[in-house]
Formats: sequence, C-alpha cells, structure tokens
Amino acid sequence: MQASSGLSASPLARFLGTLRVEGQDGDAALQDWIALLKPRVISLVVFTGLAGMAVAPKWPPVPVGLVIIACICIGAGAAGAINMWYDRDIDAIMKRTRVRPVPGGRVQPTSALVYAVVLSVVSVVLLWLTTNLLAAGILAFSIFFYGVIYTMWLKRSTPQNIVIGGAAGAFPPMIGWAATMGSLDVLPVVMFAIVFLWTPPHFWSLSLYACKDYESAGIPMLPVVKGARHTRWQIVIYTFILGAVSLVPSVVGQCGWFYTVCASLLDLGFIYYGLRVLFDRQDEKGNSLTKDRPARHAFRYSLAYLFFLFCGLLIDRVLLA
Ligand code: HEM
Ligand SMILES: CC(C)=CCC/C(C)=C/CC/C(C)=C/COP(=O)(O)OP(=O)(O)O
Repeated sequence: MQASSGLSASPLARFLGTLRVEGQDGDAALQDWIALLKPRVISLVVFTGLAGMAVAPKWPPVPVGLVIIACICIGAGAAGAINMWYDRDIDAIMKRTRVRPVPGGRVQPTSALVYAVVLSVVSVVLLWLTTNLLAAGILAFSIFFYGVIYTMWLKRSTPQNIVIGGAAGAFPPMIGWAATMGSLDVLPVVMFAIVFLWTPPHFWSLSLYACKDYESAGIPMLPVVKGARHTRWQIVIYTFILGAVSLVPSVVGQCGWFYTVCASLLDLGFIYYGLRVLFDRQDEKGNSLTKDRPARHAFRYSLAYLFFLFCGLLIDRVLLA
C-alpha cells in the first residue's frame, strides 16, 4: 500500500498544501490538520451515520440534519486525531503511516492532542445542544472507545483488538437514528451489528498485505500473531456470519425485497472474495505467492459492500417505502 497522508495529490490537496498555519507547527499546512482527521476513512463512517439518520421513521429539519452529520464527522475525525497522536511512535515505524503529520514532524504532538480534544468536546456538546443526550452520549462513548480503549489498550495488547475495537466504528448508525428519534430501536442495533461484523474481514484483508509493517512495529495484529492461514479462515468465517446478520432487517420485517436482493448479492460477493483470499496460492507458512492480490481485492470490495448495502437499505426504506 502506498504511503499516504490521507489526501492524495489531487488539485484540492495541492491547494490546501499551500495554506500554511503559522506558529509552533510552522510546517503544518491546512492539509495536515485535515489529514489528522483520517478524512477518507471517516467518509464511510459518516455515510453510515447518515444512513442511520435517514432510515429512521421521522426526519429532522434539514439544518438539524446537517448539524448531526457535521457532529459525527467532527467526532469521528477527532477520534482519528487522538489515534494519530497516541500512535506517533508506531506510525513512525510503519511505511504506510510514517508520512502522517505527527511522525512526519509537521504537527507537534501536543498540538495534535489539543486539536483532538477540542474537536471531540465541540462535536459532543453541539450534538447534545442540537438533538439529545442519548445521541451525544453514544458519540462521546464511541470517541472514547476508539481513541482510548482501542488505540491505547486493545491495539497493542491482543490480536482480537479490531474485533472488540470495531464497536467504535459501528456506533454512527445508532447516533444518526438516536439524534433523530431520541431513542433506539431494532434497526439501528442491527446496523450496528452489521458494521461490527464487517470490520474484521475489512481490516484483516488489509492486514494480510500490511503484515510486515505491523510486525516491525510490534503490533499484535492477527496475521502477525496467528499467521496468514488462520487469518484467511477468519475472514471467510466472518463473511458468512455477516451474510446472515445482514439479512436480519428482512427477516424482522424492517425492509422489503429491494434490500433483501441487494444484501444477498453483496453477501455472495463478499463470500466469493473471502474464499479467493482463502484459496490464494500460498507457501507452507501461509504466505501469499501472488502478492496478496486477492486480499487487496477483498479489502476494496469490503468498502463497496458497506456503502452499497446501506444504499440498498436507504433506497428500500426511503424511496420504495
Ligand atoms: C477497528 C476498526 C477498523 C480498523 C482497525 C480499520 C483499519 C483500516 C486501515 C488500517 C485502513 C487503511 C487506512 C490508511 O491507509 O490510512 C483502513 C481504510 C479504510 N477504512 Fe477502515 N478500519 C476500521 C473500521 C472502519 C470503519 C468502521 C469504517 C467505515 C464505516 C472504515 C472505513 C475505511 C475506509 C473508507 C478506508 C479506505 C481509506 C482510503 O481510501 O484510504 N474502517 N481501515
Ligand atoms: C463516531 C466515531 C468516534 C467513529 C470512530 C470511527 C472509527 C472507529 C474508525 C476506525 C477507522 C480506522 C482507520 C481505524 C484504524 O485505526 P488503526 O490505528 O488500527 O489504523 P492505522 O494503523 O491506519 O492508524
């Protein structure tokens, strides 16, 4: 995987790169402050929050809806910045992450932390003032879960780090729903479960081809601790469990034929990509002989899977209802 600061060299990124922020972080460009929020990752996180909000039986007024989305975006980004502040030592070792703003020396660690804390507080308080305590509480909990429980504890201590830590990234649909309704229901909980079960095959596909990086940084990711073969099996197992759970909204009568067809096709696709990872040609240690191309494909497919699954749910409940 290419080293990336979170924004590719698009014209927008080059423009942002010219905007410099003076002071102690003299070398930091606006681009770096944005990169601290992991913008590409949180784009999908925010979309799942938007989906949770839009599939609720009642919609908020448009300005409130925009504030809800902004708060999820700022809160998730702030959690990413806490992660980048804390992980600056290991990020400096890994090829994929060493160009990030803090290990790259363009943003001071303390500035990154202050920035992350301020954005966390702003997102939670603003969501509370605009909607309700339940939504703000879940947002606060997910920031804490990703920034502290996953980043500071699980990530460096157990190969099940992302299974448990994945809960943090699964909360946004619940936040979106709760912000609108003031309570929770079966559907947002099932959406949580879907993102929760999607996270292991999503991340382990990537970890198969980023394994050397994690090994050199001493992070106990599954392929580092249990080997590639075990990880490949786990990916397949999770695609089956995810497939079953993704159909729960249909079984409990929360959506119609359109979602059921979308989910079934997407599930078959994920199982296919998972099996390709499993049957990838490997040496006796389970290392890929094809530069893990199937794992790269499975990772890319995981992103499309979640996006289109929630698109299917949105179309089913909003347009076809
Ligand atoms: C503990 C849970 C998770 C872990 C450990 C994880 C890990 C990763 C890693 C290491 C990358 C590569 C990022 C990079 O190169 O900077 C990545 C990419 C990505 N992740 Fe995840 N992820 C998790 C959960 C999620 C969730 C919940 C979502 C969205 C709902 C998500 C969406 C994405 C997206 C969209 C990308 C692609 C970013 C790009 O194009 O560069 N991830 N993930
Ligand atoms: C609302 C809210 C707070 C949402 C949180 C969203 C969330 C948990 C996103 C997880 C995304 C992600 C890139 C995790 C990887 O962390 P890593 O440290 O394992 O990856 P890295 O090595 O690339 O830093």
